[in-house]
Amino acid sequence: MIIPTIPTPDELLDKGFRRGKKAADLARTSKIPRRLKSKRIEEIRVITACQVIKDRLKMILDRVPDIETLPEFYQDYIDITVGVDEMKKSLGALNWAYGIITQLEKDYASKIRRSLPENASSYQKQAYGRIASVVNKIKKDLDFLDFAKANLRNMPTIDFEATTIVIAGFPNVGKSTLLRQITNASPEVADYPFTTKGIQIGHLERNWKKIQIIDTPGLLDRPILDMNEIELNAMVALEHLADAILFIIDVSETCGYPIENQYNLSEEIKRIFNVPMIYLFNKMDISQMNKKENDKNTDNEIELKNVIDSSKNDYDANISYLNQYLNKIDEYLFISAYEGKGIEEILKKLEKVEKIEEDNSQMENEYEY
Ligand SMILES: Nc1nc2c(ncn2[C@@H]2O[C@H](COP(=O)(O)OP(=O)(O)OP(=O)(O)O)[C@@H](O)[C@H]2O)c(=O)[nH]1
Repeated sequence: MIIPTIPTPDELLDKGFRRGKKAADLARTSKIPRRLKSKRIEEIRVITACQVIKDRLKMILDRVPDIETLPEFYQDYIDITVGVDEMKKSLGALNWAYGIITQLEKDYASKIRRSLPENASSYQKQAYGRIASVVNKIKKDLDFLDFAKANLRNMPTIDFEATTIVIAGFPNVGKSTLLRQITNASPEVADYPFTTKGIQIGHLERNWKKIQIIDTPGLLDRPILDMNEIELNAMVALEHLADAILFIIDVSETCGYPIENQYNLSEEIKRIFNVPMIYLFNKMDISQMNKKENDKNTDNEIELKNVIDSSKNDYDANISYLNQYLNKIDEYLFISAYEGKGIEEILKKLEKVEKIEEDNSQMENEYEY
C-alpha cells in the first residue's frame, strides 16, 4: 500500500508558516490603502498557512485507501502489521486537525478583518499559536502513519482474479524447491509479517487459467499450538486467499520430522482452511534409494529395479508404508521436486481447482483451534 510521505509536526508547521510569510511579503508590495494593509497582510498570512497545512493533511487522507473497501486479505495484513484500529484512529485525528484548522482559518480571518490595524499582528500570532497546538496534538498520529508507511511499503501483490494455492508443510520438506519447479521462474518475494523469509508468490497460467502459488516460509510449518496469536491471525489472512492447499510431506524424513507428525500437521491445517488439500509425497527419489540400499541382496532387488527404471510411475511399488495415510486422503501425488518429477501431474490437478469467490457478508470465521 502506498502511503504518501508523512511530515513531522515541525515540518508541517514550517512549511505552512514559510508559505504564509511569502504570501504576506507579496501582499506588502501590493497597492492597498495603508490603513487596511497591515490587516490584509496578517489575514493573508493566516489563511495561506492554514491552506498549506490543510492541503497536506487532505493529500494524506485522500491517498490512503479506505481500509474497509480493501479485500479481506489486505485488511488482515494491515491489521497484523500495524493495526487497523490504530490506522483508523490516526487518520481520524488528521481529519479532526483538518476540521479545526478550517475553523481557525475562518475565525481568525474574520477577527483580523474586524480588528484595529494595530491589533492585526497579535491576532495573527494567536492564530499561529493555536494552529501549532493543533498540529502538535497529532504528533503521535503522524508518527504512527510514518511507521505504517514503512511497514506497508512492501505489501505482497496479490492477484485477486487468480486461483490461489497455498503451500504448507514442515521446514525443509521441499516447499521452495517445488514452488520454483511449478512456476518455472523465481517467485516474487515480498515482506510478510511473522515469517522470517517473507512471502513468496509464483504465478503460472494453464489453459487460460491464472494460478498463483503462495509459500509463507516459517508460517504453515509447525503445529498450530506452537503458534502465537499473531501468527494465527496471519494464517487467517491466508485463509481468505486459499482456494486449495498443497501439503508437502517429505517421505524420506530427511527434513527431520517423521511422516506421522507431518501428516498430523496437515490435518490441523485442513481443519482451519477448510479448502481442498492436495498431498504431495515429496523426495520419492531418496526414499527409493534408501529402500534400495536396505533391500540390497534381497529378493526384492529385481522387482524394485524395474520400478525405478520404469518411466511411467517410478514410485508406485514402494508405497506400502504410506498406505495408512493414503487410505484417509482423496488427492495425492508422488513427486520429486528436486528431480522435477510429478510436476506435470501437479499442474493438471491445479488446473481443476475451483476459485472460491470471497463472500463479504460472512464477517467472521467460525472455527475453533
Ligand atoms: N532428494 C531430494 N531432495 C529434495 C527434494 N525436494 C527438496 N529437496 C531438498 O530438500 C532441502 C530443503 O528444500 P527446500 O525447498 O528449501 O525446503 P522448504 O520446505 O522450502 O524449506 P523451508 O524454507 O525451511 O521451509 C533442499 O536441500 C532441497 O534440495 C526432492 O524431491 N528430493
